[in-house]
Amino acid sequence: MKHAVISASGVSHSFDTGPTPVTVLRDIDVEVYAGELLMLVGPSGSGKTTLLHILGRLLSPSSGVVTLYGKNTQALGEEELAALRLKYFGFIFQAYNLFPVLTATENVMVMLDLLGVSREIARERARELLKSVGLGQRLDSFPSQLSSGQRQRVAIARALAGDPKIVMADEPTAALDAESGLRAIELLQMLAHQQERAVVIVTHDPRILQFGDRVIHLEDGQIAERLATPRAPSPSPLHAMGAL
Ligand SMILES: Nc1ncnc2c1ncn2[C@@H]1O[C@H](COP(=O)(O)OP(=O)(O)OP(=O)(O)O)[C@@H](O)[C@H]1O
Repeated sequence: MKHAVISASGVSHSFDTGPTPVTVLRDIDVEVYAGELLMLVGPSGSGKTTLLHILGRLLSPSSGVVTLYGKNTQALGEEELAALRLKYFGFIFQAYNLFPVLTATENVMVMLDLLGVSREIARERARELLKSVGLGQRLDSFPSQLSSGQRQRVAIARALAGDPKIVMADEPTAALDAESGLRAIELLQMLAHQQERAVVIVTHDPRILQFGDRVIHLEDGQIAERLATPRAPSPSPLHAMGAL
Protein backbone atom coordinates (compact mmCIF):
# COMPACT_ATOMS: atom_id res chain seq x y z
CA MET A 1 0.00 0.00 0.00
CA LYS A 2 1.16 3.49 -0.81
CA HIS A 3 1.97 5.58 2.26
CA ALA A 4 1.49 9.30 2.32
CA VAL A 5 4.61 11.42 2.76
CA ILE A 6 2.47 14.26 4.07
CA SER A 7 -1.04 13.90 5.37
CA ALA A 8 -3.20 16.84 6.36
CA SER A 9 -6.52 16.16 8.01
CA GLY A 10 -9.19 18.55 9.16
CA VAL A 11 -6.92 21.50 8.50
CA SER A 12 -8.43 24.94 8.96
CA HIS A 13 -6.61 28.23 9.13
CA SER A 14 -7.44 31.80 10.07
CA PHE A 15 -5.20 34.83 9.98
CA ASP A 16 -5.62 37.04 13.02
CA THR A 17 -3.54 39.92 11.75
CA GLY A 18 -6.43 42.34 10.98
CA PRO A 19 -9.24 43.71 13.16
CA THR A 20 -11.26 40.50 12.57
CA PRO A 21 -9.84 37.01 11.95
CA VAL A 22 -10.08 35.86 8.36
CA THR A 23 -10.69 32.16 7.79
CA VAL A 24 -8.83 31.10 4.65
CA LEU A 25 -8.87 27.28 4.87
CA ARG A 26 -11.76 25.12 6.05
CA ASP A 27 -11.51 21.47 6.98
CA ILE A 28 -9.02 20.38 4.35
CA ASP A 29 -7.90 16.77 3.94
CA VAL A 30 -4.94 16.22 1.61
CA GLU A 31 -2.41 13.46 1.20
CA VAL A 32 0.83 13.82 -0.71
CA TYR A 33 2.68 10.80 -2.09
CA ALA A 34 6.23 10.11 -3.19
CA GLY A 35 6.67 9.97 -6.96
CA GLU A 36 3.73 12.23 -7.77
CA LEU A 37 3.32 15.76 -8.96
CA LEU A 38 0.39 17.28 -7.11
CA MET A 39 -1.03 20.58 -8.25
CA LEU A 40 -3.01 23.02 -6.12
CA VAL A 41 -5.14 25.31 -8.25
CA GLY A 42 -7.99 27.74 -7.71
CA PRO A 43 -8.92 31.40 -7.92
CA SER A 44 -6.80 34.13 -6.40
CA GLY A 45 -7.30 34.22 -2.63
CA SER A 46 -8.69 30.66 -2.45
CA GLY A 47 -5.93 29.63 -0.02
CA LYS A 48 -3.46 27.76 -2.24
CA THR A 49 -0.29 29.38 -0.92
CA THR A 50 -1.52 29.13 2.66
CA LEU A 51 -2.12 25.40 2.18
CA LEU A 52 1.30 24.94 0.56
CA HIS A 53 2.90 26.68 3.54
CA ILE A 54 0.99 24.48 5.96
CA LEU A 55 1.93 21.28 4.09
CA GLY A 56 5.56 22.47 4.05
CA ARG A 57 5.36 23.26 7.76
CA LEU A 58 6.31 26.87 7.17
CA LEU A 59 3.03 27.70 8.87
CA SER A 60 1.07 25.90 11.58
CA PRO A 61 -2.66 25.51 10.95
CA SER A 62 -5.14 26.99 13.41
CA SER A 63 -6.64 23.51 13.73
CA GLY A 64 -6.20 20.07 12.25
CA VAL A 65 -3.24 17.74 11.99
CA VAL A 66 -0.32 17.54 9.56
CA THR A 67 1.78 14.41 9.65
CA LEU A 68 5.12 13.88 7.93
CA TYR A 69 5.97 10.23 7.29
CA GLY A 70 3.25 9.35 9.77
CA LYS A 71 4.63 11.57 12.52
CA ASN A 72 2.41 14.30 13.91
CA THR A 73 4.19 17.63 13.51
CA GLN A 74 1.77 19.76 15.53
CA ALA A 75 3.63 19.61 18.80
CA LEU A 76 7.04 20.50 17.35
CA GLY A 77 8.70 23.77 18.30
CA GLU A 78 10.09 26.30 15.82
CA GLU A 79 13.62 24.90 16.00
CA GLU A 80 12.49 21.34 15.40
CA LEU A 81 10.32 22.48 12.50
CA ALA A 82 13.24 24.36 10.96
CA ALA A 83 15.39 21.22 11.18
CA LEU A 84 12.58 19.17 9.65
CA ARG A 85 12.20 21.60 6.74
CA LEU A 86 15.91 21.56 6.07
CA LYS A 87 15.99 17.77 6.09
CA TYR A 88 12.91 16.93 4.03
CA PHE A 89 11.90 19.95 1.95
CA GLY A 90 13.16 21.98 -0.97
CA PHE A 91 11.22 25.19 -1.60
CA ILE A 92 10.98 27.14 -4.84
CA PHE A 93 9.26 30.49 -4.63
CA GLN A 94 7.96 32.65 -7.40
CA ALA A 95 10.47 35.46 -7.03
CA TYR A 96 13.38 32.95 -7.05
CA ASN A 97 14.88 34.64 -3.97
CA LEU A 98 18.36 34.45 -5.45
CA PHE A 99 21.12 36.61 -3.95
CA PRO A 100 22.00 39.13 -6.68
CA VAL A 101 25.63 39.49 -5.60
CA LEU A 102 26.32 35.75 -5.70
CA THR A 103 26.95 33.62 -8.76
CA ALA A 104 24.67 30.71 -9.67
CA THR A 105 27.12 28.31 -8.02
CA GLU A 106 27.35 30.44 -4.87
CA ASN A 107 23.56 30.73 -4.65
CA VAL A 108 23.31 26.95 -4.49
CA MET A 109 26.27 26.77 -2.11
CA VAL A 110 24.43 28.96 0.42
CA MET A 111 21.93 26.17 0.93
CA LEU A 112 24.67 23.55 1.28
CA ASP A 113 26.40 25.79 3.79
CA LEU A 114 23.21 25.78 5.88
CA LEU A 115 23.32 22.01 5.74
CA GLY A 116 26.86 22.05 7.16
CA VAL A 117 28.62 20.88 3.99
CA SER A 118 32.26 22.00 3.72
CA ARG A 119 32.99 24.71 1.17
CA GLU A 120 34.97 22.57 -1.23
CA ILE A 121 32.42 19.77 -1.35
CA ALA A 122 29.62 22.33 -1.55
CA ARG A 123 31.20 23.95 -4.63
CA GLU A 124 31.49 20.60 -6.35
CA ARG A 125 27.93 19.57 -5.46
CA ALA A 126 26.51 22.96 -6.50
CA ARG A 127 28.18 22.61 -9.89
CA GLU A 128 26.79 19.12 -10.34
CA LEU A 129 23.30 20.29 -9.44
CA LEU A 130 23.47 23.21 -11.85
CA LYS A 131 24.70 20.92 -14.61
CA SER A 132 21.81 18.55 -13.89
CA VAL A 133 19.32 21.34 -14.56
CA GLY A 134 21.06 22.33 -17.79
CA LEU A 135 23.11 25.26 -16.49
CA GLY A 136 26.59 23.81 -16.91
CA GLN A 137 27.56 26.77 -19.08
CA ARG A 138 26.32 29.38 -16.60
CA LEU A 139 27.95 28.28 -13.36
CA ASP A 140 29.65 31.60 -12.69
CA SER A 141 26.92 33.90 -13.98
CA PHE A 142 25.17 36.31 -11.67
CA PRO A 143 21.35 36.26 -11.56
CA SER A 144 21.20 39.53 -13.53
CA GLN A 145 23.09 37.83 -16.36
CA LEU A 146 20.59 34.97 -16.59
CA SER A 147 17.21 34.73 -18.28
CA SER A 148 14.15 34.28 -16.07
CA GLY A 149 14.00 30.60 -17.04
CA GLN A 150 17.66 30.13 -16.11
CA ARG A 151 17.12 31.92 -12.79
CA GLN A 152 14.23 29.60 -12.08
CA ARG A 153 16.49 26.62 -12.76
CA VAL A 154 19.08 27.99 -10.32
CA ALA A 155 16.26 28.17 -7.76
CA ILE A 156 15.34 24.55 -8.56
CA ALA A 157 18.99 23.45 -8.23
CA ARG A 158 19.20 25.24 -4.90
CA ALA A 159 15.99 23.57 -3.68
CA LEU A 160 17.58 20.21 -4.51
CA ALA A 161 20.78 20.94 -2.59
CA GLY A 162 19.79 18.91 0.45
CA ASP A 163 18.46 16.05 -1.73
CA PRO A 164 14.95 16.68 -0.34
CA LYS A 165 12.25 14.02 -0.51
CA ILE A 166 9.63 16.75 -0.97
CA VAL A 167 9.82 19.70 -3.36
CA MET A 168 7.33 22.55 -3.08
CA ALA A 169 6.95 25.29 -5.64
CA ASP A 170 4.73 28.37 -5.63
CA GLU A 171 3.87 29.50 -9.16
CA PRO A 172 7.11 28.10 -10.63
CA THR A 173 6.21 29.05 -14.20
CA ALA A 174 4.33 32.31 -13.68
CA ALA A 175 7.21 34.56 -14.73
CA LEU A 176 8.40 32.35 -17.56
CA ASP A 177 7.73 32.34 -21.28
CA ALA A 178 6.11 29.24 -22.76
CA GLU A 179 9.34 27.46 -23.63
CA SER A 180 11.06 28.14 -20.28
CA GLY A 181 7.86 27.26 -18.41
CA LEU A 182 7.68 23.95 -20.22
CA ARG A 183 11.29 23.15 -19.39
CA ALA A 184 10.76 24.04 -15.72
CA ILE A 185 7.64 21.89 -15.37
CA GLU A 186 9.30 18.98 -17.17
CA LEU A 187 12.18 19.24 -14.75
CA LEU A 188 9.79 19.22 -11.78
CA GLN A 189 7.92 16.27 -13.26
CA MET A 190 11.19 14.40 -13.67
CA LEU A 191 11.96 14.97 -9.97
CA ALA A 192 8.70 13.22 -9.13
CA HIS A 193 8.57 10.45 -11.70
CA GLN A 194 12.22 9.51 -11.99
CA GLN A 195 13.58 10.44 -8.58
CA GLU A 196 10.52 9.44 -6.53
CA ARG A 197 10.25 12.80 -4.82
CA ALA A 198 6.89 14.24 -3.84
CA VAL A 199 6.39 17.47 -5.77
CA VAL A 200 3.65 19.95 -4.82
CA ILE A 201 2.99 22.95 -7.01
CA VAL A 202 0.68 25.94 -6.63
CA THR A 203 -0.22 27.27 -10.03
CA HIS A 204 -2.50 29.52 -12.02
CA ASP A 205 -0.89 28.45 -15.23
CA PRO A 206 -3.28 26.46 -17.45
CA ARG A 207 -0.34 25.47 -19.70
CA ILE A 208 1.09 23.17 -17.06
CA LEU A 209 -2.04 21.56 -15.59
CA GLN A 210 -1.66 18.50 -17.82
CA PHE A 211 1.61 17.67 -16.04
CA GLY A 212 -0.11 17.07 -12.70
CA ASP A 213 -0.74 13.49 -11.61
CA ARG A 214 -3.44 14.93 -9.36
CA VAL A 215 -4.97 18.36 -9.36
CA ILE A 216 -6.74 19.73 -6.29
CA HIS A 217 -9.03 22.70 -6.83
CA LEU A 218 -9.50 25.06 -3.94
CA GLU A 219 -12.51 27.36 -3.81
CA ASP A 220 -12.91 29.78 -0.97
CA GLY A 221 -10.67 27.75 1.33
CA GLN A 222 -12.28 24.39 0.60
CA ILE A 223 -11.48 21.52 -1.72
CA ALA A 224 -13.85 21.85 -4.64
CA GLU A 225 -12.66 19.06 -6.86
CA ARG A 226 -9.88 16.55 -7.32
CA LEU A 227 -8.83 15.55 -10.78
CA ALA A 228 -6.51 12.77 -11.74
CA THR A 229 -4.60 13.08 -14.98
CA PRO A 230 -2.74 10.20 -16.55
CA ARG A 231 1.00 10.04 -16.02
CA ALA A 232 3.01 11.12 -19.03
CA PRO A 233 4.30 7.88 -20.55
CA SER A 234 7.28 9.19 -22.49
CA PRO A 235 10.62 10.23 -20.99
CA SER A 236 11.29 13.92 -20.73
CA PRO A 237 12.67 15.58 -23.85
CA LEU A 238 15.17 17.25 -21.52
CA HIS A 239 16.94 13.90 -21.41
CA ALA A 240 17.26 13.85 -25.13
CA MET A 241 18.66 17.37 -24.94
CA GLY A 242 21.30 16.18 -22.51
CA ALA A 243 20.14 18.63 -19.88
CA LEU A 244 19.58 15.99 -17.22
N1 LIG B 1 -0.21 36.71 6.43
C1 LIG B 1 -1.49 36.95 6.15
N2 LIG B 1 -2.24 37.72 6.95
C2 LIG B 1 -3.54 37.96 6.70
N3 LIG B 1 -4.19 37.45 5.63
C3 LIG B 1 -3.50 36.68 4.78
C4 LIG B 1 -2.12 36.39 5.00
N4 LIG B 1 -1.68 35.58 3.99
C5 LIG B 1 -2.76 35.38 3.19
N5 LIG B 1 -3.84 36.03 3.66
C6 LIG B 1 -5.18 36.02 3.07
O1 LIG B 1 -5.59 34.68 2.95
C7 LIG B 1 -6.33 34.47 1.76
C8 LIG B 1 -5.69 33.31 0.99
O2 LIG B 1 -4.39 33.73 0.57
P1 LIG B 1 -3.44 32.77 -0.27
O3 LIG B 1 -2.20 33.53 -0.57
O4 LIG B 1 -3.31 31.48 0.42
O5 LIG B 1 -4.33 32.56 -1.58
P2 LIG B 1 -3.90 32.05 -3.01
O6 LIG B 1 -5.00 31.16 -3.46
O7 LIG B 1 -2.53 31.49 -2.98
O8 LIG B 1 -3.95 33.41 -3.82
P3 LIG B 1 -3.10 33.90 -5.11
O9 LIG B 1 -3.45 32.92 -6.19
O10 LIG B 1 -3.63 35.26 -5.36
O11 LIG B 1 -1.66 33.87 -4.71
C9 LIG B 1 -6.33 35.78 1.02
O12 LIG B 1 -7.55 36.42 1.26
C10 LIG B 1 -5.21 36.57 1.66
O13 LIG B 1 -5.47 37.93 1.65
